[in-house]
Amino acid sequence: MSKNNSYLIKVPASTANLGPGFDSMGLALNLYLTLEVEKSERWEFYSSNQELTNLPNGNQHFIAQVAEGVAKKYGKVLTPFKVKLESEIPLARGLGSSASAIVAGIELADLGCGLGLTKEDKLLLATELEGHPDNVGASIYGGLVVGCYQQNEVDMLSFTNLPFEAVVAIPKETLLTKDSRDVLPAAFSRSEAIQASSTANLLVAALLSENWGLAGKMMEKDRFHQPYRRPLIPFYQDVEQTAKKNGAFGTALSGAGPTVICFTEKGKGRKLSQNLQQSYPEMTIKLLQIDYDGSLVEEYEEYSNQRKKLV
Ligand SMILES: Nc1ncnc2c1ncn2[C@@H]1O[C@H](COP(=O)(O)OP(=O)(O)O)[C@@H](O)[C@H]1O
Ligand SMILES: N[C@@H](CCOP(=O)(O)O)C(=O)O
Repeated sequence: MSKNNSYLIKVPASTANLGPGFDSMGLALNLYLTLEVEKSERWEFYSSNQELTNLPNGNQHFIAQVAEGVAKKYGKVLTPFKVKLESEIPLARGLGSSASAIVAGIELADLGCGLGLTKEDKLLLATELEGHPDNVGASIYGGLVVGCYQQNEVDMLSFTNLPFEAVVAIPKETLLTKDSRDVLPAAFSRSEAIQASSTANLLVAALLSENWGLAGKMMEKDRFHQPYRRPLIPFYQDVEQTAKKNGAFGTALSGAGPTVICFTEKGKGRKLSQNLQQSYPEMTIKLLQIDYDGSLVEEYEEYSNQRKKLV
């Protein structure tokens, strides 16, 4: 990286699972975490977002810790950065804020140490930190991702040009992913595993063949996590029914919740979002599009004020 220039790192939000694709499916969404970074004497994070300024700062900041950890893994020492941090991704709501922060930390280490990481390298590093590849994969690649993390290896495919959109119902309450994972069973019987994985397989086939009715049916039939998490999210069923009545082909818990995500064919989301906002004025309702770019790093030239895409 050049000494006097600053850089912009932009990472999309993500929704994981889409119902039965537990820990293996993710979708990148057009809400962004952005970092404007320049080399500095010490780590310093500042933001206009109250949620972000309440987080530990300096070298205790989660993103600094991820970046330093990655540099160390490659035998390098990362020079600190001054970071202007902004985010449209609410924390602990099931829209992949922690995954986007991990991806940002990896991009920062790559930039600061000139590691030359490929997307595959970033995916493995991020998956090892997050524990599952669904959110981080979507944030790195963009689009709809389907991945498998086994024996220290991640295989993943990413799909683009998907003719659907999403409406999210974000409640005020937070739910940490860790707490929402604690209610899940430790093991499944063979017959439960067959039901759960066949539902996930058919969801992928239905989405890719644009069979929306079947995709929605499979989202509802998830056996991996939603039945156990529903008690933590009392409004889930109600939102699901309202969404169905107003044109959604499917509804799922976004990641570990508590956000509920509703899917419609392209062009039908606006009406759904208006109706949901009327029914649930206490929640934030947003119509979102799929992000197809994944994480980006741009150089910001000091004198020309021109941005140049690096990654
Ligand atoms: N931009 C960020 N900077 C620092 N830490 C973050 C950031 N985004 C998320 N985190 C950390 O991740 C936690 C939320 O992670 P998690 O429970 O997995 O929820 P989510 O569904 O939003 O990923 C936050 O409470 C915070 O500790
Ligand atoms: N597969 C994970 C996804 C967690 O997503 P998040 O956005 O809630 O962090 C899970 O379901 O636990």
